[in-house]
Amino acid sequence: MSKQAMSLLPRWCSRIFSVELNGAPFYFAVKEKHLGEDVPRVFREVQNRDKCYSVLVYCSRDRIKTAKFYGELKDKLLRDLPPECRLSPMSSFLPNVRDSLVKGYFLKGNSDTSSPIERLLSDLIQHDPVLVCSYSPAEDGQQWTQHMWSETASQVMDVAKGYYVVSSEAPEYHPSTLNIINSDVFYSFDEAYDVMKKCGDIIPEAKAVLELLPSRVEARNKPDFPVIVIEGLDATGKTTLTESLKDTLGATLLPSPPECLSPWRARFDQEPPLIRRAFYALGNYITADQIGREGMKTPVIVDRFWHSTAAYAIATAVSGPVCNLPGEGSEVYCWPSDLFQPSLVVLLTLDPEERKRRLRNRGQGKTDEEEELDHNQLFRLRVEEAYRRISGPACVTVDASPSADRVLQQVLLLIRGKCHL
Ligand SMILES: Nc1ncnc2c1ncn2[C@@H]1O[C@H](COP(=O)(O)OP(=O)(O)O)[C@@H](O)[C@H]1O
Ligand SMILES: Nc1ccn([C@H]2C[C@H](O)[C@@H](COP(=O)(O)OP(=O)(O)O)O2)c(=O)n1
Repeated sequence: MSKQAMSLLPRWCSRIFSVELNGAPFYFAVKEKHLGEDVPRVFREVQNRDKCYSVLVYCSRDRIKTAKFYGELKDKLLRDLPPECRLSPMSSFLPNVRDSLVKGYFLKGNSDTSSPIERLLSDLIQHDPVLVCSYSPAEDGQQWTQHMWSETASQVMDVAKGYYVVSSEAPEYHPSTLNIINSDVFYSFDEAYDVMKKCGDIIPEAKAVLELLPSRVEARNKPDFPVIVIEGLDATGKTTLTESLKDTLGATLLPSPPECLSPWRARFDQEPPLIRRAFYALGNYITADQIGREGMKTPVIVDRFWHSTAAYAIATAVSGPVCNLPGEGSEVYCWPSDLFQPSLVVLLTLDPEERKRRLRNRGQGKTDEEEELDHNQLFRLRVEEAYRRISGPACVTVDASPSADRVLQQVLLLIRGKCHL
């Protein structure tokens, strides 16, 4: 294998590769020698005429461009590959090593489709930050080998030496948890600001967002009045409750993301997680600035805040069941040290059927993410569990299924107990 190709993904032979088929990950590793290990499951069911490929996007120096390219790659592959070719999410990582995850796609075609697939991959490897491998049966006809493609000045070639692919155990930490910090969740104003600033060249709206940011994020004096955040999935009753709290307590109500970001929200919702989540993270600092001002005059009620930012980001980054989330107590759930900490965070929870009923009654269009919440029960469970695991302050769960007035009374009791109002 060429040195240059190897250096793109360091420690090739210590890496684990994961292919996601029908939502379940299958792991394999590569070895120079074969010692009678199992053929990985991904290849066990592959027919003789089939040929498989992987396209991994390695991180070029510009991580904004890499993130954008990864998002566009799927569209390109789906558009340009023969329809019979099957595309599955894939990743490669060093087990339990932070920031070692690279993502890509696993392609399965057959001898009829190999020419157009290989043409497309040859083109990709010459122009984009991708690492391409092909997989084929070894000479003994039983094992499978992985060949990394190498791009020379004039041509793309299959590097002569193949590596055997062998089954591998699931790692202790789910691979998608390895790159969450500062890619999906930002733990300081500066980290999120840095991403938005670098977006300025390719996303003109990023400049407008930067202009709205507070100039200083140092903690102001603590507000004189309590600050209460209401959290929960869509249609759990946050708007209803926050309006009532505002009237009952004579409080100021602040939505999050703040209204000044509304014109840009749809734009950033289309962007890959790195950029989209930086946008929401910065929104919290604008809200914190507003809290600092309003909290000197009245109690403040905030509709969503940091818990939403982190919980949705973590639940989207990690796939599969709740056990794939970073474990309880992980640093992933820590509150950013430079972000205002509210006096109380209330999490409204609701039975899924009742939530759906309320969504239907409200009759509004749903965001793609809310559609996802509806269809993908696992995603909803991951969001709720991530909410519960975030600390500093942790949220207090309130059952939102009783009448709106009962929920209000319950939350008022909590506020009076905690905030001496
Ligand atoms: N406690 C409640 N019992 C029954 N319906 C409720 C209750 N709270 C809110 N609703 C209704 O459920 C729907 C969603 O509530 P809303 O406050 O808009 O939720 P969110 O802001 O969390 O999306 C609305 O139609 C609202 O009138
Ligand atoms: N402070 C916030 C508020 C919302 N978000 C994100 C998290 C989710 O992706 C969406 C959910 O917001 P959405 O407007 O769909 O939900 P509601 O209508 O307020 O119930 O916004 C955030 O990241 N940080």
